[in-house]
Amino acid sequence: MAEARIGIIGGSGLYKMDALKDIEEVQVQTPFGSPSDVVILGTFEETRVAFLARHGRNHTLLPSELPFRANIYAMKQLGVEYLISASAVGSLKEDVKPLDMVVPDQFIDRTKNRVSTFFGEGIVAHIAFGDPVCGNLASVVGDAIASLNLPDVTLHRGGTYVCMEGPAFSTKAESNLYRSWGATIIGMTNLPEAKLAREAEIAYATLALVTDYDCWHPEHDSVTVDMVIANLQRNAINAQKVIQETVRRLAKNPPPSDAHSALKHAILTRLDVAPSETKEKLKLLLNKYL
Ligand SMILES: CSC[C@H]1O[C@H](OP(=O)(O)O)[C@H](O)[C@@H]1O
Ligand SMILES: Nc1ncnc2[nH]cnc12
Repeated sequence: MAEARIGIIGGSGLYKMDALKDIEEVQVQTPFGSPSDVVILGTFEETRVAFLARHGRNHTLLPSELPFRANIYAMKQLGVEYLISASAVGSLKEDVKPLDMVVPDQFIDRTKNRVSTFFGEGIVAHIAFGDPVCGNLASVVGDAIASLNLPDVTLHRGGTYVCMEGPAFSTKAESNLYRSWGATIIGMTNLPEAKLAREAEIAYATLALVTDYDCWHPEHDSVTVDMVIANLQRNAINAQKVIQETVRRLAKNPPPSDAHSALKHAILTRLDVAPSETKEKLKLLLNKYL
């Protein structure tokens, strides 16, 4: 059931995509359970797009409770080849200000409680993850932001996103540790998604919307949810514009992506003798290699 080549996962404060027409709410079932909410399929300027609210449309799921595997598998089932995550993040650098946009190119994993692979149960795969986002897709997102000349928004191409477990925000000692590592931004959601998207051979990139200076900055209050939401609401119109421009550019010129063949050299198990239940469960990922 190929329905949409472009998928959007909306994070905190981004629960819908305003410009979609001919909307269908799809309750997708996957071998990994149900996604966070219905997937909204809609049309933007003749391009079919699949939108999913990561925490649910009423924001009912903690980062640690997110059904990451179901979310990414649902996108795969709908035919998604390019996936953009719009996410709220804290800044770990002075020159990355609230309301700025970052398109990160690296991640540091500080999660403790996430399942970040489709594999196991008799089939072993190790994807390459040195470059965890698709550079070509990230360029399209960056170019889309740059083309809009948004007032008061500085674009940062590249940067390292620390993915922490949460739900509590960091301590000052942790925040300063991440700063000493040279990290740029911090959030709680994008790393498991990036890994699973890579396993699913979907190109993935993040549009990170800066909402706060976390808790390290001596001249700014420590991050609170009110701060995150207030800044995201200020940024929401811009974020919608960026997503629309990105979809427009992707529809016109879908870039090649190494992610689209990520499993080619990643599967160690001989699939002809692998357990048939696991092959059945993962058939969407494995079909082209069987
Ligand atoms: C509401 S502040 C913390 C929350 O916001 C970010 O969510 P998302 O990445 O889905 O935009 C952060 O990762 C936390 O989950
Ligand atoms: N400071 C922060 N830490 C973790 N996740 C966030 N999301 C938005 N701001 C954040």
